[in-house]
Amino acid sequence: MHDALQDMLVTPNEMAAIDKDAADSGIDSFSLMRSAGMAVSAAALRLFPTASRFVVLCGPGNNGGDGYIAAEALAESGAQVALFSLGDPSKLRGDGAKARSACRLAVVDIGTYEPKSGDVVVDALFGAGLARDLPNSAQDVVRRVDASRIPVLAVDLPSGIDGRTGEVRGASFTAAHTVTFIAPKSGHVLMPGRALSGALEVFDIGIPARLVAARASDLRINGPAIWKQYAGGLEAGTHKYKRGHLAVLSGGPASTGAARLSAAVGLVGGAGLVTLGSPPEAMAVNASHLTAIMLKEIGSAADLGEWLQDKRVIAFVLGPGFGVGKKARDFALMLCDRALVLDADGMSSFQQAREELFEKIAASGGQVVMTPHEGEFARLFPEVAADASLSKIEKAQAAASLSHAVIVYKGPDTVVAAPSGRAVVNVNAPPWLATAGSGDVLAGIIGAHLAQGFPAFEAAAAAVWRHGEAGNRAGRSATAETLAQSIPPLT
Ligand SMILES: NC(=O)C1=CN([C@@H]2O[C@H](COP(=O)(O)OP(=O)(O)OC[C@H]3O[C@@H](n4cnc5c(N)ncnc54)[C@H](O)[C@@H]3O)[C@@H](O)[C@H]2O)[C@@H](O)CC1
Ligand SMILES: [K+]
Repeated sequence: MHDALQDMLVTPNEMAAIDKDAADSGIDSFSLMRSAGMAVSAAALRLFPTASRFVVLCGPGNNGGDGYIAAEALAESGAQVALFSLGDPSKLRGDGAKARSACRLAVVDIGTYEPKSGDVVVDALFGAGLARDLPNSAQDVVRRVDASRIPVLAVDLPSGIDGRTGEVRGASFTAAHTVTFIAPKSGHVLMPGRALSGALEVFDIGIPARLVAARASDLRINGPAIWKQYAGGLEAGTHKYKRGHLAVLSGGPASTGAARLSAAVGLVGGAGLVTLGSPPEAMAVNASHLTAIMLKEIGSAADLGEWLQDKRVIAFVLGPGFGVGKKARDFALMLCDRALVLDADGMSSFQQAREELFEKIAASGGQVVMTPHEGEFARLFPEVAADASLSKIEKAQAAASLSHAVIVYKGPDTVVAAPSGRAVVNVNAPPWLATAGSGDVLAGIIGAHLAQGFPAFEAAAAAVWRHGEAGNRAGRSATAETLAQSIPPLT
């Protein structure tokens, strides 16, 4: 695939515009549909060699058109095929009508389909054009197929998944495999769409890369291509200050573990030096648990101000176990013009005072990363969280634009978004990554990258990816400690 298209994500609207540009440039749209349908038929034959019958369910638009092409090709290859339509197939238009007339099989109404053991469903009801909840007749079929546990091969998207948001519109098939075209859609990577799509195959139906690149926004699946240009900078002659000094600020004596975890991960993550800044009353407990990490007494804003004179301290992590309140706010506002990971209590402290923070970030030109999970996101960005029309990507982008910070909107489908609108969706995290202390580990990795001089967006994207890999390496019984020991090298 062309480099510019690597890991690209598009929305259904962008895809429709690309489609139109392709047609306007003289490409025959029916030949694109034929490629799509043939790819589906090939996938069905390859993935389900023991199917006793392929049941092709066709909808009223071009997704259905792909289904008619696939059905004809499957029958042509000698497979048993049964063809069902949602709505009257004589009402099909354009390429869909052409595809129907090129298919010799009889078609019957979808309401008559009774799932049988040995069936494989080819779901061509709705794809990128789904604009509202699935009609009741389609929801009924979804339930019948679900109940009978028949495997589903989805064309473009499992019918019922919104291609932009990944949300379920009324009901959705649970696909074993999805064949999509040109590029993955955001609905394939956002939950629950990702889980319901099964294995995703992207088939190139022959739209020129330049047409795709011209319409696509800066939205990608997260992976090493995003940050690799910053990852190779640790040349042989490096020394510890060159690899960057990270500071992590500890909470009081009863809550020091989270910050120590972030600090320990900071070293593993690649910072050359890590210092834990501790209030005086927590110095003893912190000292008794530290070896490679340095300790410095930071009790007041005056102490922090003095520490900030040392420009070799490149990056800060504020939040894990720190405590919610004025001290967190004062510290955060002082740190905005440095590289800062504002996590957990650091963010929650600004629930009633966010404007001051956002203005400071905007004015500072610093590199601030905020890492809200869903609850923290709703506290800091209530109006964005409540807007049901937005996808998770769009929510993260709106929050980044409001706050002027890079937003890591955490979850099984973590989105990293920059104020410019640039965004990545992370797909490598296993479900067991959601364990106590996991967020402290992530904050420490982001801090390590910032200390090494990564820009905030790349620091966050690389950290989210390494955190996901650490989860895969640590396995199902992962704890924050085993995660910290399982972080893979950057390159
Ligand atoms: N992107 C591309 O370049 C290509 C796309 N193709 C196929 O074209 C599909 C998109 O086709 P369409 O735009 O026709 O959209 P769909 O086939 O997904 O939807 C069909 C039509 O149904 C109507 N509709 C939407 N939601 C409905 C609902 N809940 N209940 C009842 N009717 C509803 C809408 O008018 C929509 O246009 C893709 O998913 C893909 O399968 C392929 O033919 C090959 C080329
Ligand atoms: K579909």
